[in-house]
Amino acid sequence: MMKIGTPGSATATKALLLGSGELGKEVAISLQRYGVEVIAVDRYAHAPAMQVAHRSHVVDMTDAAAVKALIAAEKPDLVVPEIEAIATAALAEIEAAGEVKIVPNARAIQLTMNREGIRQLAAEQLGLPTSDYAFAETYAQLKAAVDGGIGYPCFIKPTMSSSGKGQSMVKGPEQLQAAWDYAKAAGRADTGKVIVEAKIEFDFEITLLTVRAMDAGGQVQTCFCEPIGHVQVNGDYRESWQPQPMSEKAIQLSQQIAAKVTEALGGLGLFGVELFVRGDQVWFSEVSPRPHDTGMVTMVSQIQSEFDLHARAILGLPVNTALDKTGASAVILGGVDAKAVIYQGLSQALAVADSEIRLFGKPEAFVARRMGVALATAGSVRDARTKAVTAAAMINIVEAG
Ligand SMILES: Nc1ncnc2c1ncn2[C@@H]1O[C@H](COP(=O)(O)OP(=O)(O)OP(=O)(O)O)[C@@H](O)[C@H]1O
Ligand SMILES: NCC(=O)N[C@@H]1O[C@H](COP(=O)([O-])[O-])[C@@H](O)[C@H]1O
Ligand SMILES: [Mg+2]
Repeated sequence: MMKIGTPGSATATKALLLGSGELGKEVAISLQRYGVEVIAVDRYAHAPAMQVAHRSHVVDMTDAAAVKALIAAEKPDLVVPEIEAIATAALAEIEAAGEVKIVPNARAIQLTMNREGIRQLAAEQLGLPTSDYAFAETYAQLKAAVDGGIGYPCFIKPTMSSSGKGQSMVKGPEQLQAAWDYAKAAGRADTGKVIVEAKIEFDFEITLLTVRAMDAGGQVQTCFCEPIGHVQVNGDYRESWQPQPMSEKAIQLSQQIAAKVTEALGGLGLFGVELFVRGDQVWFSEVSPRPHDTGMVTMVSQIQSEFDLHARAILGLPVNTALDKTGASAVILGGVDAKAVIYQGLSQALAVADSEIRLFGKPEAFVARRMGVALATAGSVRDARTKAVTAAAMINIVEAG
């Protein structure tokens, strides 16, 4: 076997995905196209990536002993974390032992899984512009932070959560207790702390997909995709499009911020850098050291999707971040709580010109669970968004049986 990261060579033979949702499914397919054996892992059976992987395991990924035992048994070349809620201390130990490569590296996974870690890095060490923020372990501390300067409106979030879970926007003091209770109850894992952030009044928000990959000379280079604009509802994305038009100054600042934060995290791979933009001003929000949900649009808009880019970068292969066509995505939510589902309206959805539907195959639906995504291309962002939203609305998910 050749060494991982050698330019111009497909290298790792076996990758273990920690998390097997819709994003992992596409990473699995991309890795397999370059000859990699993929082992999919998640907390439940029949997760999307398990449906395409060579093998799968159902494991509590927050259980350090279980994660270590699995990695010891499978002996992968690469461990590719796909969600935040993982026993990251176990990954650090595994990395230190030197046999297995963690993507992009254990420290980056540890820092980004916890809002405290990434805020300290971005705002305090790197001096990047962010919202005003504070951490609180008790309701009294939260109230004191808000009254002492953060003010209203503000966002309360668990320090370990994603897709808006446990997150609320608070407009006034009467809503603060409910937001605290929700953040404490709904995080993916309870760290005992919440973050409160002042609300940034942005014109739009973007994900700047940033790739750290090997160039022909064996050096790490940083490449940017065109900015992806998106709309979020209750902290979870509903629509995204690429490219998001923005001023020359704002794109330069965005790339500078993304370069700094990804360089500080290090390693090879694709990162989703979330930024808020108002005029020429840019604020850092957070970063995923892996493909980003809003980046699903790249399956139709780029020559190499964000999943191909991640796979290529982590294998030490060349990347191309060029846009191919203006595109958009619109999510398909469950709309129903059901143990098994049937999808209706596929022919109507696919009758929308230049559209694609990706149903993730999640075995169980919840009202607000993302079950699929509609993708479309067009001559303008407005038309691509209209097509994607129209196609998504045609899909109806009903309980089977
Ligand atoms: N300080 C803020 N000011 C303005 N809007 C905010 C702020 N914090 C969060 N939001 C809004 O809520 C969305 C979700 O926030 P954030 O990205 O922190 O949550 P998340 O749970 O990590 O979501 P995901 O995992 O999907 O990225 C943001 O994309 C933005 O629309
Ligand atoms: N914003 C992060 C994100 O989009 N993560 C994606 O959602 C899956 C979990 O979905 P589920 O909660 O429906 O199981 C994750 O496995 C990942 O693919
Ligand atoms: Mg986010």
